[in-house]
Amino acid sequence: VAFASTDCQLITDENEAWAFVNRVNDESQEVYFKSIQASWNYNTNLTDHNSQLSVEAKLVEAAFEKEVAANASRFNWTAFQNETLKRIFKKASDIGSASLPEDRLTKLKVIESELERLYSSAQLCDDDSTCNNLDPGLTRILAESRDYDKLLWAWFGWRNVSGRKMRNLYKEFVNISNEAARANGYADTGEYWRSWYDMDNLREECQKLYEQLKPLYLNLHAYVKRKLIDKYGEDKFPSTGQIPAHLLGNMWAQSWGNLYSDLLQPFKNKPSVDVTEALKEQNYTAQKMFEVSEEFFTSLGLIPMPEEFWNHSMIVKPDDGRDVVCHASAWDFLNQKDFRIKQCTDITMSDLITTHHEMGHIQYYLQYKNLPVVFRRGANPGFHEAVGDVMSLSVSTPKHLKEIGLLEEVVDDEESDINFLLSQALKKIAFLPFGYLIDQWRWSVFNGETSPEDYNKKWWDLRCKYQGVSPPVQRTEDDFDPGAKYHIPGNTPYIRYFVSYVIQFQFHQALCEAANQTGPLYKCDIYNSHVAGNKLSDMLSLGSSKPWAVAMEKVTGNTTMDAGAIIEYFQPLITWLEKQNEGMDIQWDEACPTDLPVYTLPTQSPEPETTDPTGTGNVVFPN
Ligand SMILES: C[C@H](N[C@H](C(=O)O)[C@@H]1CCCN1C(=O)[C@@H](N)CC(=O)O)C(=O)N1CCC[C@H]1C(=O)O
Ligand SMILES: [Zn+2]
Repeated sequence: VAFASTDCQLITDENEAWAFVNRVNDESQEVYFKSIQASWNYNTNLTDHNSQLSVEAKLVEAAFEKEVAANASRFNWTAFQNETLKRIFKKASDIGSASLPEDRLTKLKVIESELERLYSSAQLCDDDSTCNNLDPGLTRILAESRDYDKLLWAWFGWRNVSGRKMRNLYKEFVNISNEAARANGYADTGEYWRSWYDMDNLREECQKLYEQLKPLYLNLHAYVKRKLIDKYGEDKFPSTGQIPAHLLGNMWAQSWGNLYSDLLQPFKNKPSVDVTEALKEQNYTAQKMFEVSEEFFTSLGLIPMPEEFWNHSMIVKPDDGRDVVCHASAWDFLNQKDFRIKQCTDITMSDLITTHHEMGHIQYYLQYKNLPVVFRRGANPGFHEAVGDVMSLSVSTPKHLKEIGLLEEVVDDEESDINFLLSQALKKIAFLPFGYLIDQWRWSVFNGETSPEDYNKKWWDLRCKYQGVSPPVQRTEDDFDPGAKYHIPGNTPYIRYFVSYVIQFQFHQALCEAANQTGPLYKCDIYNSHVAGNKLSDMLSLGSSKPWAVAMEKVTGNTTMDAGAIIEYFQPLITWLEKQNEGMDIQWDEACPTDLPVYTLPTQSPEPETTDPTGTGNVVFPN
């Protein structure tokens, strides 16, 4: 029976609506569990068979969501008195790609599955057939090598075997994704993604935050560029002022912490704050790193990892030849029992931080696991990204690292503080323009401003303008460099990380106050503070049941995103960098360099390099 469109046919009884919601909630747990389990099986064993099962399970999930939305539309829910009930109906009605006809949805899910596999199984092989995946091989080269040509080989090679193969698939993905967005009343996928922030000015707010933090980024960029010029020579740097993208210790130049110990540490004769060596000396395992991370959360009175977590997570790369998605991720199976991390853990400080990041997601899942399924999300996606990083802001302090035995001694003086703040800025400030530009690119692709012929040009325009990073060699539209970054083939929005890098300092500031930490913000460690833990869990347990301003107010007392906390944290470094850069031009051209060399990939990867036994850190080639 087709219902008449007039209101009088719609159900207005809110008790009946609650009964509907409760029934759907129980059913949805089973449907989602099956779909997520199939996705887990594919991510941990990238075979055709598992891809097919995962796509099929997603089709079942979508059919279920479509049916729920259709049934929900029989209620006059926009007129309900109960705010929570109205919010549940609103979320249950906004079903994303599930609104596509089955054949288009199948195509979309197959493309997403292929893109994920292309990225995760890509290997760079040289002619004596030694092959490197991104994890751990190419990641280690970008982190550890100080050889310009070897870095170029890995940087260029990775883009050849990953992004370059995705261009046509991605073009098709954009079209079908936009079809779904339009079917749900959004102009395009970008507008749908931005709707999760319940703001009509998210773009403007993010631009304002970026402008506020730009001076600090420019000063850091200038300091790092000078040090890199000392290392690699002026002639390797374009006259336009950017830094070549392959020299920053990371495949995407999004985090520069790997350059700290030998190239960037301001005051040498001080204990290093990069504990990678200590982790290795102490024979840390992935398991041990996870236990150290969990212990921090439980020291605040937060929820420990359940048995299923330890039994079913994948925390090391399998050595049975299986192709897996190594890019670290956290999983909520939505059955209130199964929560997992999938990570190809390397024994490095960077991966210790990532472990906390992923465990922050798990903590959020645990805190809201009894809410209706539609509320088991972050207050906004940036909140979900911030939880683990807030813990890391305490864990990475020299004081805490000493307390857990990863640092011999803590020298408490001005120079050590600058050393520490510089190492933190290489992760938190260096990231900001990167976190900001990824979705500037994607939103422009979804709304049609950037057509496929301009995919790569637009990408590098943004990289050169915002990040002050340029390609070391010529790029063309045969390349698809966005595809070389996980979140593009993985179809995970990115502005959430930019939001997180700002609000995590607001949370840190508020929790430090709650923990009666009185010193400077960058020295605060909330370890063992149940007061701070309770304040945080009061917010986490809300999930997405309230507008994010309400969640923000629960922790910080304010209701907006604000760069004041991150600026307060880095203030001593800002002063120091401004002095270092006095009288220098710290700006770069908006445009990319145009006189770049054309590079062809040598089949033999450049020679392995050894560090100079004299310990000057200069690299010498074996003779
Ligand atoms: C290493 C981390 N992996 C993501 C994350 O943990 O956010 C993974 C992959 C994409 C989403 N995801 C999840 O786990 C979600 N299921 C969590 C959730 O939404 O519940 C990552 O990509 N990071 C961390 C720093 C910046 C960024 C990067 O490395 O560029
Ligand atoms: Zn995350």
